[in-house]
Amino acid sequence: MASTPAGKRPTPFTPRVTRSTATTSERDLSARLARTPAPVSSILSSTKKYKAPLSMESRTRKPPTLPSVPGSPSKSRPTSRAGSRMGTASPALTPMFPQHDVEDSVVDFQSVGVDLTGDEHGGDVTFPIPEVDVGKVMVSVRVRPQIRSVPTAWTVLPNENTIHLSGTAAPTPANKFTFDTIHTSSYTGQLYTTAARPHVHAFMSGYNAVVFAYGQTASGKTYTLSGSDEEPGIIPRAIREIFAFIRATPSREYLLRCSYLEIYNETIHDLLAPGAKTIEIQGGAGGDVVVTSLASVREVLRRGEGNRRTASTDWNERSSRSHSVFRVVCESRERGDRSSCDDDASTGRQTPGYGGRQTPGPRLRGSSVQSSVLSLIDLAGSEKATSDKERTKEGRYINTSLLTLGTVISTLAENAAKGKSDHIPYRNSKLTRMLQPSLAGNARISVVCTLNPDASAVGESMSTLQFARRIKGVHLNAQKKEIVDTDALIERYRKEIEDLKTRLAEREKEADAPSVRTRRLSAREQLDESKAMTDLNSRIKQLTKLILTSQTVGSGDESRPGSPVKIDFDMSPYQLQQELLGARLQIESQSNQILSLEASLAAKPALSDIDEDKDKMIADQAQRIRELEGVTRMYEEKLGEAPQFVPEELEKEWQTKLDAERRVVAEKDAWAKELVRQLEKEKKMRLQLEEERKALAAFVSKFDSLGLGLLSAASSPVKVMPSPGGASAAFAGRREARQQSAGETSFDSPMRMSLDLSMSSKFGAHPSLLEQTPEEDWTELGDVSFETEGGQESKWSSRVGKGLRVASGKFTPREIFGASVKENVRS
Ligand SMILES: Nc1ncnc2c1ncn2[C@@H]1O[C@H](COP(=O)(O)OP(=O)(O)OP(=O)(O)O)[C@@H](O)[C@H]1O
Repeated sequence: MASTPAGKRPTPFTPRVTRSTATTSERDLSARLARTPAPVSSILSSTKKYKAPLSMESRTRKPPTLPSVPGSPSKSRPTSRAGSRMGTASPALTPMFPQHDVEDSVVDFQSVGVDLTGDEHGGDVTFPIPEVDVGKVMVSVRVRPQIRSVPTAWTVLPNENTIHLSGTAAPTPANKFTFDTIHTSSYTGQLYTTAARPHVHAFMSGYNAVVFAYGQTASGKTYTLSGSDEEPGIIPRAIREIFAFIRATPSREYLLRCSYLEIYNETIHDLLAPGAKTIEIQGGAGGDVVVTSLASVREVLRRGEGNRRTASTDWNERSSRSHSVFRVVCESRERGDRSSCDDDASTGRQTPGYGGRQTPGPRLRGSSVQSSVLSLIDLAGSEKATSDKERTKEGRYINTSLLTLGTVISTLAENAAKGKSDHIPYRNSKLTRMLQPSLAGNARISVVCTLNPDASAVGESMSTLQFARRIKGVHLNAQKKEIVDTDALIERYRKEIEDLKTRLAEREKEADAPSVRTRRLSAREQLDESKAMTDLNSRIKQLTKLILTSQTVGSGDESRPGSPVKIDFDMSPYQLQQELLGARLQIESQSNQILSLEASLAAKPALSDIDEDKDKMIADQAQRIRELEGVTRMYEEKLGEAPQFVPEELEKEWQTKLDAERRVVAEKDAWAKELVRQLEKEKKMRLQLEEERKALAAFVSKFDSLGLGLLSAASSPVKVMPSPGGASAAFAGRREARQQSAGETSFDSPMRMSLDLSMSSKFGAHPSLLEQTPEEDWTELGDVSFETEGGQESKWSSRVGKGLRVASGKFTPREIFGASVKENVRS
């Protein structure tokens, strides 16, 4: 007879609980909810208004209608999983969560925490945590309550944590089993406290932890793990415990993400993305979603449960046909400055380089990030062959994987017991491969083995108990896992937040003092810019809200995402928009460049024209080179000779010089002709003078012979004495003097001639030789010599002439010779 722990509520087994039928546990829960303090209602009402901006998933109030998964049974199910589990289609079945909006139920930490305060089934982190042997697997047995009043096949000794087959007088080790705890109640709280709570705390402290339920079909595995809204199972309780833990730990900040997988017919599926391709074990979890509240975790569970494969079997109307693995990943780190972070969370903070604006959310510091995984596994139940072909096939897969799990556990236990290192066949099934890291020792493991108390199921129950005994022998050595910053999502988010803030600050600075580039932006680009800033801001806020702290959990923050947030491991919308803007600008710039190049190309002459010009230039140059070479050769061959052929420029140059020479020669000719003419005139004048001289000499001679000279000399105050040589000598001297004077002004070079010629007016104004004589010549006549009759030569100097003029004042040559002399000369 199964016994019940003292002081606990005995609950008759009611496998098909309907929502309309209130059970004891339901009433208990109602009573607990009635004790919920006032803030809960306000939070619940406020959360209804929430719109999750980053959520990739819509928050539907209807259960999701899901496409069938390839490989799922073709036979129609009696009820959909979602419907049955959510308590709509099958009122006979116990729903995991109520169908009404998850936010109408317990949606925030405060309600959960207060609701469970002082209750031993989780949520109150101040409640003492039972001591567990961390080096061993925690093994608990839960005996499902018997249907109706049929006696059970097992006897439980609660104080000894022992179970043995009923009816045996002296239990033997073969049929008597002792474990860490044995439970027979429908109430899951105590089971959670002893079998799961220590592991949840270990998980939140940085250790990997695994809790799984093992047992034959319909023995109560799903009931134990998932439970119902009336009697929550281990999973919802663990989630509440997690948020309670965060709230009670102000020194750290956390990032939580969940995944929900199932192994069906040896294939792994993502229960949160039913249409997605199957997942490889090496790839780890499927589509993780970040969760920030109980509500968001509930949604994850609801969706996953709705997608899980169940079917009616001979033993269980809603039998799980797959192993399901609900995983929570927790990243946490110390908060650098708690006081400032506390302020940050509520009031925002000043960000350096952020224009003094308030930015929401906590500041993340430190470098060491703890990362741990909590795996809550609901195994499919081992079963006998059935009449249903599809169920038989599924059962074969289920049994094979469970058998492999048993073998792995046996080997591990044997290795631990005997110090051996035998090969462990993890790879024989997907289940064992997935559990390998945990089973290998790096996890705190708790196993709840569920028993069907029926006498008809004693064989399977015995098998389950033997499995439980074996796994108790497995040694564990879980270690805390510290990961480098860059591998942690919490750190990536922190870095992205910082990066986005920097960009936002730059944009705001640009907006305050627009640059040339900004001013040139088109209206559309300015809109894009503005939208980018808005997106940037909201992205910062959203990312900040994903980081959980003791202040933010259960703070009633309406903007905190109530839905799970699909992790975007790629670029954020802001980053994508930035990429888009950058690409657009680049395209525009390149387009402008292309236009500019095209314009300059069009302005240039055709290539053929350039070629023609080039050829012509080359030909000309070649021609000139040939000409110059020819000239050079000619000069070389005929040194000193003028080249017969000269280039045009050379010819022009020399032609110019030649013309200049010709002009000089012509001027010289004119000058020479004029000179000849003057000489002719002078010659003619000389001849006349000679004749006159002769006539004069004859006259003088005659005059002398008549003795007139003496008379006049005697009567003259000045005695006139003929100069030696007479008038002829005087004339010769005068001519010589003239020639000397002419020699000084003679021109030898054409240049000097040209200078004189340039003074043509002077040249033309030169008096003729005859014109030069009138006064001077007559004055010079005072020098003429006369031969005296006695042969005595006397010279009349001009001084004499002057003396004559001075002495008498009335004798001049003109007076002596008369005006007729000059007139004669002129003629
Ligand atoms: N401890 C319990 N108290 C009350 N009802 C229980 C308990 N355990 C199981 N049940 C009921 O028994 C039925 C079968 O339970 P459950 O579906 O959890 O079995 P299971 O082991 O998950 O089976 P399967 O392996 O086929 O999925 C359910 O209706 C459930 O409500």
